[in-house]
Amino acid sequence: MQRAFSGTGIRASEEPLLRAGQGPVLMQRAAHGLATEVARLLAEQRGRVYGARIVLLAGPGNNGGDALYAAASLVRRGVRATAVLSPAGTHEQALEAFRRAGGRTCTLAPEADAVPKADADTGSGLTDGDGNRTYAAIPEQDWLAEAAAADVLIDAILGTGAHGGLRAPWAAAVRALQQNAAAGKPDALVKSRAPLIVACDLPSGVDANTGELHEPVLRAALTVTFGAAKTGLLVPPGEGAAGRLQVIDIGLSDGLEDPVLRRLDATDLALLLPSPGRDDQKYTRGVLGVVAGSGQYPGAAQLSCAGALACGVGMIRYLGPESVGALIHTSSPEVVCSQGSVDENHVQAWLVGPGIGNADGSEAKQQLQRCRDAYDSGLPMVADAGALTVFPARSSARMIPHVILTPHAGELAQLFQRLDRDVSRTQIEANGMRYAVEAAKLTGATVLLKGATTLVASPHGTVFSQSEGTPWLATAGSGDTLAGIIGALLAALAAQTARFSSVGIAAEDRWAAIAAAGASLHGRAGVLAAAGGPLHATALATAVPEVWRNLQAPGPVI
Ligand SMILES: NC(=O)C1=CN([C@@H]2O[C@H](COP(=O)(O)OP(=O)(O)OC[C@H]3O[C@@H](n4cnc5c(N)ncnc54)[C@H](OP(=O)(O)O)[C@@H]3O)[C@@H](O)[C@H]2O)[C@@H](O)CC1
Ligand SMILES: Nc1ncnc2c1ncn2[C@@H]1O[C@H](COP(=O)(O)OP(=O)(O)O)[C@@H](O)[C@H]1O
Ligand SMILES: [K+]
Repeated sequence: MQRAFSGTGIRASEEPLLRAGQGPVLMQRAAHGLATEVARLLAEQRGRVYGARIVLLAGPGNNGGDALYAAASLVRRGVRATAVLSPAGTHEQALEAFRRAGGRTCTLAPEADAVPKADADTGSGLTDGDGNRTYAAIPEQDWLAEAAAADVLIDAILGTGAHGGLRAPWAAAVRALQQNAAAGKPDALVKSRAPLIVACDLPSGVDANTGELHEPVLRAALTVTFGAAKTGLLVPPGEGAAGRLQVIDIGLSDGLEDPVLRRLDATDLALLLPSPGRDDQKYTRGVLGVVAGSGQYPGAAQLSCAGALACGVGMIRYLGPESVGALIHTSSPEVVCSQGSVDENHVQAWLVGPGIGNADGSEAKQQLQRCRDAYDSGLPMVADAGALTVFPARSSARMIPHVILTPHAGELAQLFQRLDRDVSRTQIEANGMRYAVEAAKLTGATVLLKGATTLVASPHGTVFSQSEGTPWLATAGSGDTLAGIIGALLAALAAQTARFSSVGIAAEDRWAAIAAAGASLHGRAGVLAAAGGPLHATALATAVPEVWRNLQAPGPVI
């Protein structure tokens, strides 16, 4: 399981080591890790490290220091490195090491919007060796040309010591880089591709604690982070700016407190996913009740059932309109369909809401009543789509972690409205973790917030984040399939607390872990089904069993 910590927590864990004089050692470990990862990237991209060109944006603090030491070691391997320095100062020892190794430097002018001048006297042009020259203007200066021609650009402006977004002159420098990239520079005369951006510890402008973006932010292809993953790198929208994440162990683990966030990995899934034992029969394996679909949206019921069946549920009892039941039977004859009531059906968990529609007709009213009855049964439940309008207002008074709400950002904004909280979709998209956690606290339910990174917040404060999917999953019916997957896992796993403790998850957090496992399976199925190309929701469920098989630990070799 991957664990993430707040930037503040990681800084606190460094404190005792810094007091013991270990600061320089930690920085050397960080720099070594960064240099190793950049060298690996260069070798992958160019075939070799020697002769590569890098530019580093080195801020005034230790983040810039890490990158300068890393670049010094790359220079010794034959890399041409140019450091763009802050007028506010630079980590002195690291700068000295960089210059001694043969790195080139220039310093940004303190003014934010200096007028560009072509005149050589203004200081345009890079100096070699240990020279250091101040630029009078940012746009179109030589360091930008150097950056455009570079193989890798290291963003080491701000790390965990950042307060808010980039200030002048860095904000203008980053905007100039972004404008160049948008204008298609470098062009074919220089080289065919823009430099790969590597973030040192975290992309500058990403809040390490929350993942909020303070623009402008350079989107990294790779983030090399030190000590442990920062929360902001595993939640939206920060994760989207971080690219691939590589954690470098610099020896902090003893001082790290409880993680803020967890991410299930393939090993966790292999241990958590249910598999039938010799004595099992269909009823012991978990029966899922499904209240989904309407004349308006019959397909949602089919997709939900297909998602649940793909996870090996013991049986599905479907409740809904006869016409929808008939349609389900065409694709999934194994589903037991009826128009009965919730009390007449003995199940281990309920999935309610996909496609139940919002019309006022008697059919929709009946489905909504079934949703309420399922909730009143006190059984574990997934409440999706149409059912989200029914519960939160009713359940806010007590803890109901076994009720899993599965909104996307727009649905979560509506949910907040019903709770008399004015939170917009845009606000949720800018800080998903904050609002998923708040919604879980307000409703007492487990809240799964869907997106490219899916967050699951338990009302007890535990947060999971899963990001295995592909943008091809953004297609109608994808969420219905997810709801079915989680419903099936809920029916099978709700009572199996020992399974969760074996992977270090407290019994009270198992509901959130089940939802996270479902999101992970769904994401992996999306990647497999899409195979790099388009995906339609029906193909998702089909891919789940293969994902599942691939996750099982290989048996002993005989
Ligand atoms: N501690 C350790 O031993 C280890 C630390 N490590 C590394 O150190 C990093 C943390 O280093 P750090 O504490 O020096 O902070 P850092 O992020 O470099 O920046 C602080 C400077 O930036 C400035 N500044 C702030 N906000 C700004 C803004 N919005 N726009 C512009 N400027 C802004 C701020 O000025 P101020 O706001 O205080 O006026 C100050 O001058 C960490 O991420 C990791 O890479 C590793 O080597 C492992 C060992
Ligand atoms: N850009 C993306 N990258 C990865 N997964 C995504 C992306 N956009 C959406 N998803 C996933 O696709 C699903 C969409 O769900 P939802 O919007 O409820 O669809 P529907 O209601 O049409 O079934 C969610 O599981 C979400 O996490
Ligand atoms: K950085």
